[in-house]
Amino acid sequence: MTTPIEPEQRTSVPMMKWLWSEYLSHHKGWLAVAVVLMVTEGLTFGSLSIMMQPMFDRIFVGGETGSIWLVGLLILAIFLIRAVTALGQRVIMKYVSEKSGAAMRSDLMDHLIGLDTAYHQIHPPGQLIERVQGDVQALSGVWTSLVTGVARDFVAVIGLFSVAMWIDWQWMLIAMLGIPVVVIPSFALQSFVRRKARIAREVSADMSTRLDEVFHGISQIKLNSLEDYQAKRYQRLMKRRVSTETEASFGQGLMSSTVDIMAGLGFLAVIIYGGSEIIDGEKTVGQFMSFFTAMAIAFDPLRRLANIAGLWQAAAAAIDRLLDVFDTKATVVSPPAPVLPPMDAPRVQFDNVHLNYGELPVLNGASFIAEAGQTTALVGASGAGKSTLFNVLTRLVEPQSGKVLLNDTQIETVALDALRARISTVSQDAALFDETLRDNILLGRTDVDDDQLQATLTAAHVADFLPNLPNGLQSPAGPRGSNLSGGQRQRVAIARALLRDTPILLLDEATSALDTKSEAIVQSALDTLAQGRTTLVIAHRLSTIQNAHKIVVMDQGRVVDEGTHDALLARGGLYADLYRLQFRDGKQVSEQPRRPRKATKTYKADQPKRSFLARLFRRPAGS
Ligand SMILES: Nc1ncnc2c1ncn2[C@@H]1O[C@H](COP(=O)(O)OP(=O)(O)OP(=O)(O)O)[C@@H](O)[C@H]1O
Repeated sequence: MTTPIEPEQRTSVPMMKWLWSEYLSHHKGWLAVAVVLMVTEGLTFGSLSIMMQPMFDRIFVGGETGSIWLVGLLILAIFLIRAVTALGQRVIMKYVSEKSGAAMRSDLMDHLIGLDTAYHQIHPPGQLIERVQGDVQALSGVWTSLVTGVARDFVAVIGLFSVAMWIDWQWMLIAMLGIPVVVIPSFALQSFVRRKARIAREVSADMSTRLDEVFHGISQIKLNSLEDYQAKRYQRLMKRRVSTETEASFGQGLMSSTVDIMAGLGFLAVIIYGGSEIIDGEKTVGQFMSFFTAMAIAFDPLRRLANIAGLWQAAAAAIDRLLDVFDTKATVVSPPAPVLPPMDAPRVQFDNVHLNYGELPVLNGASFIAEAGQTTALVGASGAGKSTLFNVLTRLVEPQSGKVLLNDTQIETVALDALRARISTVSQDAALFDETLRDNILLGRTDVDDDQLQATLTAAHVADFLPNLPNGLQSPAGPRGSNLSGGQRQRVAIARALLRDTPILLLDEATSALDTKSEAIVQSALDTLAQGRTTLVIAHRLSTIQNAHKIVVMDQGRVVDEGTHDALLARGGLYADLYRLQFRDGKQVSEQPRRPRKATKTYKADQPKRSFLARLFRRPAGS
């Protein structure tokens, strides 16, 4: 796991150290080989310019035919060395870049998965995907150029300048007159480039979020004719990306362009000064050509070196964003010395639980007991806090105060994975993965034999629909289980829960999106599943919970009544009102299908408070 750096300390040196110690130092050996190859390649630049002198003075001007082969073969040898060293270092750098990128992605993935649910509710999937994929890509692409630049180009420039100095140090000084033209703007441009690179990374993240939303909500987009609207939203982001990327590239390009201006000024000065020395016979043509070649070759690596500051700023922008993620710590964690949770179906007790989402109070002192091995139903208006109670019990969210106990064990004293291993949840939106049905049910388990699997499929009524699938259990479920119907997905979720065989079972409107026939099948599977477990059920259709051992009635985050169906009806409170609205003369009068659950709920501060019944039977907008 990587060590983060505080935002105020994220200057270049600590960031480079972080990159080195966390990801690159593991590849020291390969990097050393690559650097040797780069240095060798860098030295060939200087050697080539040195060869210009004998080529001109001995062969072209001096007419020494005997030197033709020697000089020619030496130049060939230099090019061969370049070919081998360039290829070797390129492959090594690619390997190290991919390996370190993979390590970084894996760390990010581990870290992100461990962060609180609240973090994931604030940061949409597209943004997080862009961090794991895009930011790491941007970074690993840049740092290889940095290493190559520093090792090969730096050595090349030093070698070439040494050759130039050796020929004539005065020419060299004159050629360097334009250096301030490079150095001064380079400093000024750095923060500009970093700012633009960071914005570009943010825009890329927004683009991924938009795509994620569009492709996940494709049916809704089509049904509501939102194609143009969504396309325009995406186009606006692309427009922004084009402008920020262009600006960042302008900043980077400007740094290397200044090298050309410096080169032009340098050559002008050397020709004016050195030209007359050659005409006067003080220097040979070979010396001038050697000097000229050294300087001409040097400007290319020099231009790349001038670009390094810009490249680093782009890398720093990506590192900064990655460190933001690594800096975030999970708050819902296992205790340092966890105790074991009860093995058998426990009594579950909520004791005066208070929870706010931001400013919004959601649970206001909720207290009740779900007896061991019995079924307890939670009913109440939409938004009363029923699902939040499930999230508190599974520690997806932490209450501000109050206790949740399994028998006498407080859930915070239990290790997170041990707690969650005691609980199975079946909800309206069964999360299926893009794998076969078999894999979706087994979820990586290898200890389930064929008989056990078959019995589970039968009990969960999965066996009923298997013959209709082209490859039975081996049929792909499709992305998010899209190849299956809602009822089939729920039966898969029940099969999973049966296999998990946990003492606590949470059913969150598990049958609410189903037609009457599917509901009857799923309900029968759920009844089998609930046997011998402490079961908590959230249901809007009161017909499904009349046989519960206890019904807990919730309103505005607190328990307002509890008892059996008959006792609650006899008391004539909220439950009785609800029941009368759904049933008349023992017959169901309103079959109110529940809207699909939203992935993330957002609180609207200006939402007026509505009465219990009005909220329960609210109409969809526009109806
Ligand atoms: N992640 C969240 N961020 C902010 N508010 C939230 C979040 N999750 C839930 N809420 C709010 O908390 C309140 C209770 O939500 P909860 O899902 O527990 O209600 P519920 O009784 O299960 O409702 P329903 O029957 O509609 O599922 C609602 O007002 C909801 O908008």
